[in-house]
Amino acid sequence: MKPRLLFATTNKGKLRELRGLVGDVVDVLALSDLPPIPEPVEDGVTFEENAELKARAYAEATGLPALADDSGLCVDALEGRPGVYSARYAEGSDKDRYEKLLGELSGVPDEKRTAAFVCALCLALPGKGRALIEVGRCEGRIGHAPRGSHGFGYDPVFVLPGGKSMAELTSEEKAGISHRGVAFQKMKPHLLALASGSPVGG
Ligand SMILES: O=c1nc[nH]c2c1ncn2[C@H]1C[C@H](O)[C@@H](COP(=O)(O)OP(=O)(O)OP(=O)(O)O)O1
Ligand SMILES: [Mg+2]
Repeated sequence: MKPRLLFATTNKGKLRELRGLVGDVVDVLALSDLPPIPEPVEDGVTFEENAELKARAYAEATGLPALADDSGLCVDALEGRPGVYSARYAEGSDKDRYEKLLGELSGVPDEKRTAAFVCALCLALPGKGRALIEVGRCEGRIGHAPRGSHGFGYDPVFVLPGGKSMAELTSEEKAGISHRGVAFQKMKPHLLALASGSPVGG
């Protein structure tokens, strides 16, 4: 029987991408498959801290191994903001947030619009002391206007070195280069260990 793994995220875009990445080595559960669980407060100051506190909270609440994702966009011209506050950067929708970002960067020239998406994934097992964390990054620039309709979040304003926005990539293309895809490839051996019953991280 395949081991069960909870994707501990409230974000539908992340959930869709993680499902695409994990394949069928584990039986994936989403939070929507379970009775409601109060959302943990993301009071960490790093992506790693927030990923770990989410993974641990959901693993303890459910008794299931939990994989959490904390991610965001770090913009050089804004000294790394919005960073861990990306989801809380503006009230409202993803569009409200990327429009605020475009506003903050108005008049900033292309060469100073460099940015990176960062993703920390954390796998926590219920009742175990250790949690495994892997991080991925994806470098790019902030565009001047939104482009593309795939993905989620800040994807329409994140321009890759090839010139396309992240929202112009197919889900497979995004998975191959994204911060989440990179972090996931590092996490994969730990998930395979979980799937084969060997001690995770041991
Ligand atoms: O691939 C991405 N493409 C575009 N935007 C992205 C991406 N990855 C993260 N982001 C943005 C969305 C959100 O504004 C923030 C994550 O915030 P973060 O707290 O990690 O997630 P969340 O609150 O939406 O869901 P949850 O904490 O339940 O996993 O960064
Ligand atoms: Mg969050």
